[in-house]
Amino acid sequence: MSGLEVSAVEFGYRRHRVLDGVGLTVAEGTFCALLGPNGSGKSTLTKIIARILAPQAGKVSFDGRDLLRTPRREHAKVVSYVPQSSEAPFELTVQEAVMLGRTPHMGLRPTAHDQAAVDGAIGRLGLAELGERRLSELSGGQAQRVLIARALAQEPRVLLLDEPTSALDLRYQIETLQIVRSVTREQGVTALIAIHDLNHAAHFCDQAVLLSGGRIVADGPPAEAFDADVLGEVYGLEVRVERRGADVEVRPAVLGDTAAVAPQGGGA
Ligand SMILES: Nc1ncnc2c1ncn2[C@@H]1O[C@H](COP(=O)(O)OP(=O)(O)OP(=O)(O)O)[C@@H](O)[C@H]1O
Repeated sequence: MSGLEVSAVEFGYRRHRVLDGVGLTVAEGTFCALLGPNGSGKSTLTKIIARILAPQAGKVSFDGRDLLRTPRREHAKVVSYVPQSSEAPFELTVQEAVMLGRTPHMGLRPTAHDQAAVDGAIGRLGLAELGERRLSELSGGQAQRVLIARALAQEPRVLLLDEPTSALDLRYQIETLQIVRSVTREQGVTALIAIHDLNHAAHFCDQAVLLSGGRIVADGPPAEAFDADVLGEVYGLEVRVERRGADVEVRPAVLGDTAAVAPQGGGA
């Protein structure tokens, strides 16, 4: 199969078991949301695919190629990762930080293609006017957008994002999700995003995977994967799942029923 395959992954921090035989498949060009309550293992799973953590058992492959055993530079040509936060060297400018994304591809000096990939990513994330600014002079949301630009400049086949919208204002949350969706559509990139907002996941993603208790408890198109009983049990909160055609909206029951609002647009 072409795409990302995770199978039978086991991971524990010392004796604390976090992932207990996790398997999922994300077809090439698919935008997949990784959902689950705090502490359910979303970051741990993305870090395993990013090779920051090594699982105790299991396999991760892309297009049939074993990603856990491939040389690190080759892995970095395939997979880019946007962490929740970063300890990037703060003296770097935005341009220099985004150029770090080219490291796995680059020789001694950046080529015209390297520079074009950096400029394209900076433009896409709305950072063009901040190119010469140092990272230490950016707001939290601007710095988060630099991390996303760096990951796009890497021109990966698999884009992993760990809650990339948590520091972003509403406009940039939506723009970031639209950008990720469009790179899946235009470039066939396979994207896996750890995200808390079920409705953003439903609206922008093709696939929703729900982690709970170290296992995957739902996996499919959001309109099929979101079940009120399963979500209620996983989050410990009664919810209503409202379906309007292919669109689906999850609403805590304590907030009452929604007014009949027409969905905005159709996809991103
Ligand atoms: N470095 C660590 N050492 C020990 N335990 C850890 C470590 N990092 C995470 N954990 C534990 O592993 C479990 C899974 O954490 P993880 O960060 O993967 O969850 P998450 O689903 O991403 O959570 P959140 O939604 O809060 O970001 C949690 O119980 C957490 O306390």
